Amino acid sequence: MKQTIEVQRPGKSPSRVVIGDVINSLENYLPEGKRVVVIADEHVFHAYRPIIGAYDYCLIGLGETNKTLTTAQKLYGELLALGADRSTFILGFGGGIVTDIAGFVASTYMRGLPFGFVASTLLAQVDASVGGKNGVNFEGYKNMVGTFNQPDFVLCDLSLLQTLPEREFRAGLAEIVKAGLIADPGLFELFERHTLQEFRTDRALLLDAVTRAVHVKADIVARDEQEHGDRRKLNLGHTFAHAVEKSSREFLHGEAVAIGLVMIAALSEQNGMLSPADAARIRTVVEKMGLPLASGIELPRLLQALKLDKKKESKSVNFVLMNGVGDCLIRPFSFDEIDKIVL
Ligand SMILES: O=C(O)C(=O)C[C@@H](O)[C@H](O)[C@H](O)COP(=O)(O)O
Repeated sequence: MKQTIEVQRPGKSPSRVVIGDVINSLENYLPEGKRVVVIADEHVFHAYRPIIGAYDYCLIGLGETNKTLTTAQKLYGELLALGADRSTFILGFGGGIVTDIAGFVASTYMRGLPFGFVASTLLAQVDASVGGKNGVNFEGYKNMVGTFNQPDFVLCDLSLLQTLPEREFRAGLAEIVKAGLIADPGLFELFERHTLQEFRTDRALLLDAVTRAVHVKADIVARDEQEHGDRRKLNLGHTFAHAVEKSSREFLHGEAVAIGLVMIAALSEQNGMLSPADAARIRTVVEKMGLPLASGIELPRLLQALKLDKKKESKSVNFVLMNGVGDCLIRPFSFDEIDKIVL
């Protein structure tokens, strides 16, 4: 069973996101007659050695600290040593860190090679691998150097999630909750009706949630691939999340997003937009999915980091606020207003 969602790309055929039983037909998605080089991390390589080992491959270290220009430079060197050229196809196989960096390296090596992804974590399947934001962190700031360039395909096989540690699974759920809050109230309500355990074990429920989250993202990216307007909404919760990640290495990206959603819900409530009842629903869902509600980092430190977010424009930062579940809007906050935030 599988579903294909097409994400439109200006001037190119659509990027295809295939969700379901798909890993065994990987070969069918790779371009015929082209050399394939896989980029993966050490952990994924050991877990999927029989698949990855059939191709040339380059490995990176584990974790966000490896999503750097230094790692990209190492990969350029390895591609060069393998004799990779513009006829080579790059396959990023892994979670969001791998797909972000593989997409970036594929987009910049020799000014761009074709590429696709096998997304092996929930967070990569519902968010990171979809939509063409590729990049690396710089000086601790998230995704400061990168490209917009969508993969030819993203394969999201839910069976790959069976071995995903529960903490990472929960982190992936945070991005699905976010998608519901942006544009699909019914998706958000799934989290009110079901337990974490049900998401973990009920394949049909998970398939529904993943597919709906990808639809939310695909619709927005099709309208605004390069983030001039509506795409900013996909950053709901991320302005605070990136500040949390800049200030502490304690949290996974999805955990930081959960904290960011709770903080932005509080700010939206303070601004008279989100009702106290809806803000409470959001906190309840975050807690119910076993995600953190707060970082414990002092607010002034977060606000300082946030003012350097790449979403800043001169002396203001675009925040995504919520009017209600499934309804959000973009509003710039001046640095003066940011300094006055009390949550
Ligand atoms: O695809 C987007 O657009 C998003 O903002 C999705 C985010 O969930 C994702 O974490 C993205 O990588 C963050 O992008 P950034 O431009 O804020 O670094």
